[in-house]
Amino acid sequence: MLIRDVMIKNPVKVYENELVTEAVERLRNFNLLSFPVLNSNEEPVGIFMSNVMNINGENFKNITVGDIMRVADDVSIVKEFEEAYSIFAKPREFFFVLDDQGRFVGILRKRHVMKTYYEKYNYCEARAVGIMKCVDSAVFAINKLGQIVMMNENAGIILGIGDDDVIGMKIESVIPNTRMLETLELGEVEYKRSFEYKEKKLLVNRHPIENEHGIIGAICSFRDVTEYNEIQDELVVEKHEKEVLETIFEIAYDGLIVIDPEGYITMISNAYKKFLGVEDRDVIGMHVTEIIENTRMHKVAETGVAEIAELQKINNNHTIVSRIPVFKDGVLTSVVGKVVFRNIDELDDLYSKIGKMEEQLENYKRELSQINKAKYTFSDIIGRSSEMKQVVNIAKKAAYTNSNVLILGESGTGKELFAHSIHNSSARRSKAFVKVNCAAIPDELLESELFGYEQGAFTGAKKGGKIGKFEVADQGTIFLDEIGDMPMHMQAKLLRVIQEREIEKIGSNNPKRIDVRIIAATNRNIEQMIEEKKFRLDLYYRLNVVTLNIPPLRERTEDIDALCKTFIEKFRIRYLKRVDAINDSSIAKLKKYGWPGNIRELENIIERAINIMDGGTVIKAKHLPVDISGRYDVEDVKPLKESMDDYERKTIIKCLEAVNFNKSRASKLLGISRTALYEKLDKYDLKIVNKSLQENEETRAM
Ligand SMILES: Nc1ncnc2c1ncn2[C@@H]1O[C@H](COP(=O)(O)OP(=O)(O)OP(=O)(O)O)[C@@H](O)[C@H]1O
Repeated sequence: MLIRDVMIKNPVKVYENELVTEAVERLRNFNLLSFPVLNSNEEPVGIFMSNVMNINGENFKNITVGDIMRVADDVSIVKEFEEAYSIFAKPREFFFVLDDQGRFVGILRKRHVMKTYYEKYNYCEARAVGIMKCVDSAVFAINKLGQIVMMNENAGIILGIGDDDVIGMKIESVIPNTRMLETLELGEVEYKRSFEYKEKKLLVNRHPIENEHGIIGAICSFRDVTEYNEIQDELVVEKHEKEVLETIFEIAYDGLIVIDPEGYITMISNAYKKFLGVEDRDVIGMHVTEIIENTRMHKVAETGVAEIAELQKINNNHTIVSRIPVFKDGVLTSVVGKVVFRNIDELDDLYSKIGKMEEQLENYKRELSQINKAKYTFSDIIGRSSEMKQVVNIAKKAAYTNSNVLILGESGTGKELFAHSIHNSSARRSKAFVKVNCAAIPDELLESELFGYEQGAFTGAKKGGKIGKFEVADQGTIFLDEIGDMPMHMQAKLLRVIQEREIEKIGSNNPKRIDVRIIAATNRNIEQMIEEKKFRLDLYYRLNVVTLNIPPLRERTEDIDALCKTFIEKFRIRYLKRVDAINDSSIAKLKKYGWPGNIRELENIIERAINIMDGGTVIKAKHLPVDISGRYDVEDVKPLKESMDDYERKTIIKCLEAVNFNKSRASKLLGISRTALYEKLDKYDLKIVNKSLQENEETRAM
């Protein structure tokens, strides 16, 4: 505020050479305490105090104003463009105001200026309070000392305090961690700063209050954006969902369309637009009846009842459509239409393709079940001896249960025969019987063989992956032959399968539940292996829920008669020979023999005998190998070389059968190289095809 804004312009004035009596007469009507006194040049020279007017006029005869005025000094002279408050520093009450050229333009009284300032302050305060009341934001102000001097209602509500409680209080005791003290100190303006106050998220502006003397306080305005932030988060989620929905619409193969409750199109998929031959701009906002012939979308919008898989002819194509109303809080908000197949012919094609695939699948399943079928039943097991009868009885009982079975016995005693028979007598007989020879599969392949693998599980893995034997045997039986040859790491995995009843393919993280009965067999001394830590005791306990000990043939020689009969019958038919029996002396010799190869050996001997018989119908001692018949007949005598070859050939065959035709194992056991074994197979005209031996008839008759 400048002096000129508050001065009294053209004040009532007197002149120094004026007679006091005249001046008093002239000023009587002005109720003022003092008047400026000017000289003849209109320059201020003094102050004429009105109290002289009460004094008797007689005393002032011929006295001029100049004689009794208070003489003006420099302190009481001010300029019209000076700040009004500058007079407060001067020890005067009355001031003469001069303009830029030093001309007298008015007077100023200190109390008048003070009153003006006071009125102005009152006005400003009222205005500030008014503004604070009517703004949406919460506002409070602090003074230089950091005390709250003003606070509006909104601030009180957000901060949860009444202004009466906090006016005069230090701001940091009301709002801990506030940056308002920094605002006071640094004078920096801050906009849109986040601030957390009692779990509320505030957006804060801070502003210093300054005058020409510096910072005299600070003001803070803020909003509670907690809800806004939550809404913003929701909006982000909604935006994401909208983008997902739009992507679905873009990539969906089937036609998709959405209408609002009035039937106007709001969304349509690319596939449907292509099918209808229309563009986005042509259809969005159009009524569905104008775009799709025979449509019932608008009807569904009216009825609110879904229509699923109905036939509709669009653009001469038969289509299958579904129309689904969408509700929110019980009110229909839109209808989604889906053209399931663009043309019913496609559906027919698809059905016929699926039909063919199902047929193929059935064929494969049939073939697979033929491959994985148990061939023998208990009626194929010949054995009159009490030992055998006992084992068969136990096996029959085990067949009715789901228990795992461990079959122990020397090579060729009929362990596999028992495994087949148990499966065929069990409730699983119509399901797969899968045989795995643990000794014949290289260690590194055994896991993939048993459990299968996923496509890409390792380099060299077949496209589409591989089903493991356990999965093939699901619902049926798996026969783990030569379990004693299973490596330790596989024993651990097998144990896990038995315990968890689930398998995990190599390269897969999804275990699959399976229901398989395990029958395991070995000709090895499993208990000794456990002692030598070559077989897991825990696995042994899991496998031998039922144990079948098949006695060796030498311990049940009374079975030899019946077995011989069975084998004669079998090979008579196979070789179309008239052989009726084996004579008693031969049987007696057979009973005396040690039978290291057990029944398989006996079977081979009968087969051989039938093959070398010439003329007669009864097998005699001469038809048996020398080590059984115990003597040479003249006709049996052969050149030494031939006999040695014969023996070598037999040894190779026995060995191959014992190791299930695994050539590497056989060559190791025989102590010759693989190449040497191949040469000998060639020499004796032996061929291994599908894990069985094909022999040249002539050579066989040697
Ligand atoms: N009790 C039996 N009655 C009839 N044939 C039998 C009997 N036992 C075994 N055989 C026959 O003997 C041959 C060998 O039997 P099998 O393969 O079951 O023996 P294995 O004990 O499993 O032999 P390996 O331990 O060498 O695998 C088969 O041809 C089988 O038909």
